[in-house]
Amino acid sequence: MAKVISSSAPGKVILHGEHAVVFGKNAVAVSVDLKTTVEIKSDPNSAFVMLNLIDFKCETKWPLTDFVEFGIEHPSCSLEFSDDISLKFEKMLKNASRKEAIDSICAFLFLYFGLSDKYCKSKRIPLNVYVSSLLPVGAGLGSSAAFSVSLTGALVKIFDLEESLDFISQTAYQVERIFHGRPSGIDNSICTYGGAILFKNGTIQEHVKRSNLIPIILVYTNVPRNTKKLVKLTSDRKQKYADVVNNIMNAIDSISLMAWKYIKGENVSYEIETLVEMNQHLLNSIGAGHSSIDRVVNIAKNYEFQAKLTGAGGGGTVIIHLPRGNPSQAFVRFD
Ligand SMILES: Nc1ncnc2c1ncn2[C@@H]1O[C@H](COP(=O)(O)OP(=O)(O)OP(=O)(O)O)[C@@H](O)[C@H]1O
Ligand SMILES: C[C@@](O)(CCO)CC(=O)[O-]
Repeated sequence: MAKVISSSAPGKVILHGEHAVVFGKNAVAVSVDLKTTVEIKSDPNSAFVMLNLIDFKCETKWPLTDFVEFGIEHPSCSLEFSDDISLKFEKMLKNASRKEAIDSICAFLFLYFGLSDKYCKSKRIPLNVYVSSLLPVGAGLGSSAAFSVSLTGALVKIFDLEESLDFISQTAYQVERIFHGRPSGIDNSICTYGGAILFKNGTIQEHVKRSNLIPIILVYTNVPRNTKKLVKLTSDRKQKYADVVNNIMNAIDSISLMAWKYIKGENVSYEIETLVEMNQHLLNSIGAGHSSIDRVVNIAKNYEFQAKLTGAGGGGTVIIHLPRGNPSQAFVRFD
């Protein structure tokens, strides 16, 4: 019988701790109300697997027989990322009509074969998979993590597996490695569990479902960037100026812990806006800045608001913190 399922995951904003979290420091992230949705229609009478990445205008279709043949050449696919992943799927990726979508198609194949081989006796089922998102891609709002989490969730459902959030987050982490190399794990965690998290050393330290409201404006600089390259840039700086950068990372760690107290609703004696201002300077000093970010930060300052980059930086999105109370009053100040 034909079956239709769907699964969605939110994007995220890192409030404090980006880059430092890659080196084992604390970071704070919240989910945002912009989602990626995956819908799967499975018709047992079909003889194809189809993946439609709607935002990329990229539809890829394979005869089911290709999936069966692939399984004969590559038995027992794993759900652990490996560096040769795109080589392994090279033949199947030839069907892709758009180069920019290769990683996403590779992610789909990795999940399909991994789940099928590990948990479903290598069953190959015909599927029509549709992915669409309200998140801008490459803007620092976790589009790759929302994609990885929602696709994992949808395939877990269609293969009739147990839908545990821990399993979805851990599997999505392996998918994230296709996009980012060695991510900290904060993005797949917040996009799976939602709410607000304090994250360190690959694990959620604390999770709150409803946090102290932090009114922010998200401003996209219109400068797309690549997370993997930016993490490499800050890591190179850390290697060359180890003492200096370690101290900066420790300072960011302290900011994250102070911001977390505020988010949990504790009474704090410091201003959250000052933490934002300090963190933006620290992020600039490790190479995550960009002139487009500075421009937004300076415009915000003209209106007496503090702003900082979020995510990897190098363009992407800037968050402007609004004062507590009535955020709509703050908007009036931006005429
Ligand atoms: N809606 C989508 N459909 C298909 N692929 C997507 C979608 N959203 C994201 N992706 C994949 O994720 C990649 C973007 O990942 P990248 O890490 O550069 O940006 P981001 O996740 O938006 O930013 P950050 O990781 O800093 O939050 C895209 O190039 C694409 O391969
Ligand atoms: C820049 C970074 O800290 C955040 C990307 O959203 C990278 C990571 O945590 O993997």
